[in-house]
Amino acid sequence: MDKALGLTLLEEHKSHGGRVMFYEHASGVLGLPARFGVFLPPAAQSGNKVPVVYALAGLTCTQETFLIKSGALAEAARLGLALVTPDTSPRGAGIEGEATDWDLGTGAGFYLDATEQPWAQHYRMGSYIAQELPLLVESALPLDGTKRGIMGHSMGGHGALVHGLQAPLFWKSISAFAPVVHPSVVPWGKKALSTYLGTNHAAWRAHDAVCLLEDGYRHSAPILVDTGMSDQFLQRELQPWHLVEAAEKAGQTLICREQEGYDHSYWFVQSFVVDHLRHHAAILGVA
Ligand SMILES: N[C@@H](CCC(=O)N[C@@H](CS)C(=O)NCC(=O)O)C(=O)O
Repeated sequence: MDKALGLTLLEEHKSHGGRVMFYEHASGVLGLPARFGVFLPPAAQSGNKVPVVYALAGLTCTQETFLIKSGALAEAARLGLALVTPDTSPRGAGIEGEATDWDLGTGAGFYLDATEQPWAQHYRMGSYIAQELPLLVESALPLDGTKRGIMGHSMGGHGALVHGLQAPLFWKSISAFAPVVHPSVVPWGKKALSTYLGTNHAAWRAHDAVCLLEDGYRHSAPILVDTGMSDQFLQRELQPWHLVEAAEKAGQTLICREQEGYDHSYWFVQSFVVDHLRHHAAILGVA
């Protein structure tokens, strides 16, 4: 436990020669206790700072899901990459109906700062990911903030693309599995953006990867995206072709792969996670 930083260590396990840890802290940004996970590879044991990739999970997930289900740890250990896994929303905000829908509220924070009531006080996952969590975890653990990437799955893929495009010097590498690429036009996205940000569509653009590309945001590194062609959410929610078209128009280098027969699950994520980790390692200069 690092009392100075207000971090409580909830769990620690040796894994793949490194350590998996789960922490809780009083988040100033969220105004609530928040939990996150970390994998530190063996290369960090001596206190040497290692590159770090933040992995954002999807709807209904927690800080545990990616570390447990993605199968990422063996390759992260080999490459010497740390992983940080935030929760997917604030917990216990006490908003009526917050846990009623699986695609809104609890487990569905969409990695943005809500401006609408009653969400605006606690639903601030945008600032949590962009500022509070990296500052906290990189002060407490041997992580090299100059070599920081972001990846995610589904809603977390949306978060990775949006945060990465908005702050390309902060997030040096980006990748996504089955991301929601254009939330302004799909049911999950329209529901979340109208609830959290209101009906002014101009405010939605800063939280939509396709709109960000249309509005001039770019990343200097190639972005890697994998989507399963048997994903049950492909046509309704993901629609990766919008990202391909926007990237082409914008001159943004995008490696967008169509994976035949794969669905939306972590069985799909597991199948390509090694490629994603190597993508980050190569850009962060550690491969
Ligand atoms: N609850 C939803 C599915 C939610 C879902 O598929 N969530 C994805 C992210 S969008 C996930 O990773 N779920 C956790 C898991 O597969 O372990 C349903 O019933 O259709």
